[in-house]
Amino acid sequence: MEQHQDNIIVIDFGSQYNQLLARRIRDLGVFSELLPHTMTAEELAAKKPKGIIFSGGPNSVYGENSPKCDPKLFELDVPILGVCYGMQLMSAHFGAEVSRANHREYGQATVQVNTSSPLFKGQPEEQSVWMSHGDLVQAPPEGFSVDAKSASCPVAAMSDESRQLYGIQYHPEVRNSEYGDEQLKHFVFDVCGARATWTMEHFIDEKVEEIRNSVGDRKVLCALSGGVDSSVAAALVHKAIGDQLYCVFVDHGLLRKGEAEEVVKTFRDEFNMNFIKVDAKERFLNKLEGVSDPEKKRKIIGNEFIYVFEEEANKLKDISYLVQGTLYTDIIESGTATAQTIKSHHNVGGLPERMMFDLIEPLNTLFKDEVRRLGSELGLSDAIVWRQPFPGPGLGIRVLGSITEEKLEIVRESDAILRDEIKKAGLDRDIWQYFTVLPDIKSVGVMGDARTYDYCVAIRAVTSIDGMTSDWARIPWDVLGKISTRIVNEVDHINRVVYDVTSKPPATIEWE
Ligand SMILES: Nc1ncnc2c1ncn2[C@@H]1O[C@H](COP(=O)(O)OP(=O)(O)OP(=O)(O)O)[C@@H](O)[C@H]1O
Ligand SMILES: O=c1[nH]c(=O)c2[nH+]cn([C@@H]3O[C@H](COP(=O)(O)O)[C@@H](O)[C@H]3O)c2[nH]1
Ligand SMILES: NC(=O)CC[C@H](N)C(=O)O
Ligand SMILES: [Mg+2]
Repeated sequence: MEQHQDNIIVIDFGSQYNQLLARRIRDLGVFSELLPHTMTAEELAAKKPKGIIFSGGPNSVYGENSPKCDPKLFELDVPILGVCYGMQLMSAHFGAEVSRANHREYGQATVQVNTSSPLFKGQPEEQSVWMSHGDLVQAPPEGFSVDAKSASCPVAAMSDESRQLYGIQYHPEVRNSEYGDEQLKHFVFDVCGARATWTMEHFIDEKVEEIRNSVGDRKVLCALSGGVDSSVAAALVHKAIGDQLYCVFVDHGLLRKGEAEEVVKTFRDEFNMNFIKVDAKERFLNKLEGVSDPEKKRKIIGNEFIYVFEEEANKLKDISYLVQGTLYTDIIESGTATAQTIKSHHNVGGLPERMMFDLIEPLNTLFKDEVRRLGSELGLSDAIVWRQPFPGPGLGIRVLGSITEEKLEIVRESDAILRDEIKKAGLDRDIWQYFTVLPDIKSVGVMGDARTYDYCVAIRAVTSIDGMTSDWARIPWDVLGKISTRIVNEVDHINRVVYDVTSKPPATIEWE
C-alpha cells in the first residue's frame, strides 16, 4: 500500500516482541509495519521509510542459518535502530565480534546511559531495562560509541550519529524498560524526523482508497462471523464499495447457544448490507467426525469455510475477492518464516492450498484493541465493538478430541450459563474472554446418593489487551460457585466443574 504518511519499518527477525515494536511506534502516531527480513533493500526503499528498526530474534548472528538482511540496507541513508538480535546483526555487519556471553541476561537489569546521546536525552543516567539475550557485543564496531552498559553487558546501547545507526541490546518496546518509550520516541522523531500524523481516520481513508482501487466495480464476498474483526472489516469495505459487498455468515454447527439467530438479527436490522446466511452444519460435522487432533480439526474447518464461500461466490458470479477479519495476532500464531506455529488459525494456517479468491484483509497489521478503536471510529455499536472474541472454529476447539453432537450440546449449555452469570455479575466488560471447555475425561461423582461417572467442564476466563498474552481472571468465588452449581444441576452428563488458573504464556487462551 502506498503510505501517505511517514512510515517506520520494523524488520522481523523472529522476536516474540517484534509486533510490539510496530505497535509502540503506531501508538506514537507514526505508521509502522512489520516486514520480513528477506525483503531486499530496493523493495524496502520503495516504501520510502523514514526509519528502519531491526527486531530481536531467537538466533545467534554467528549461527549457520541465522536470518540476515540485505547488506545494501545500510547504504540507503535511512536511520536504523537495531534491537537485541538487530543490534548484534548491525555490529557483525560492521566487523565487531558478537560472542556467547558468560552470563546470560533474562529479565530486569540496570544500565548506565550516556545522556548526551540522542536516544537518551533528558533521561536519568541509571535506568532499569528488560534484557533477554545470551549473546553480546564485546566492543562496538569502528565509528560507534557506547551509549549504555550494564554490569554484565559492555555494550547495552551504541550509536554512530554521523551514519544515523543506533543499537540497543535490551528491549525498549517492553513496558519493563523504564524509559524505552522515550528512546523509541527520540529515534522516531529526532533521529528519523517522522511526523505524528497517523490516526485511525487516516487508516480508514487509506484503506478505503486502497480497496476501491483494487476492487474497481467488481463484487466482493466478506466472511462475516458477527465478531468484532469481521464486523469492522465489513464496515470498512462497505464504506469503500457499498452494495458491491456480499456478507456471508456460516452456521457450521459449532456456534454458541442462540448465536446464529442473534447475528442474523443484528445484521438484518442494524446494517444496511447484503447479507447471506448459510446453514452448513451437516457438512462441517461430517468432515470432523472421528477427528481428534487439534491441528487437523483446525485445518478441516479452515478448508470447509473456504469451500462454502466458493459455492456462494459461484452462485453470485464474478466474485474474485474474499474479505476476512484477519488480525496480526492470527498471522503470528499461525507461524511465519521466522516465528513458530503455535496453532493454525482457521483463517490463516487453515486455508486450503488453492482457492479461487484473492484475500482482502484490511486489519492484518492490527491488534484487537486497535480494531476496537477503529470500530468505534466507524460508528459500530458498543455491543459489537466490545463483544468477546469467539474463534472461527468455535466450539469445535472447545470440545477436546473428537467432536460429537452430545459433547457440543454440553459445551453450548454450560457456556450459556457461564455467560449469563458473568453478565449478571456485571463482569462482562472486565473479562476479555470467558467460555467453557469439555476435556475428554470422565470422573466419579455422587448425585442423589447415586454414583455417577461423567464428564467434567472447565471454565476458562482471561484478562488481556490483545490476546497475545493473558492472565486468568479473578472471578469472585461466590460467582464461580453459582456458575458451578448451575452447570452441574442444569447440564446433563456433568458432575464436576474446574477452573483454569494458567496465564498465557505458558498456556494459550483456547485449549486446542
Ligand atoms: N461463522 C463464520 N462465518 C463466516 N466467516 C467467519 C465465521 N467465523 C469466522 N469467520 C471469518 O474468520 C475471521 C477470523 O475469525 P475471528 O474469530 O478471528 O474474527 P471475528 O469473528 O471477526 O472476531 P472475534 O475475534 O471478535 O470473534 C473472521 O474475521 C471472519 O472473516
Ligand atoms: O478466529 C479464530 N480462529 C482460530 O483458529 C483461533 N484460534 C484461537 N483464536 C482466538 O485467538 C485468541 C488467542 O488464542 P490462543 O491463546 O488460544 O492462541 C483468542 O481470542 C482465541 O479465541 C482463534 N480465532
Ligand atoms: N532477544 C534477542 O534478540 C536475542 C538475540 C540472541 N539470540 C541472543 O541470545 O543474544
Ligand atoms: Mg470470531
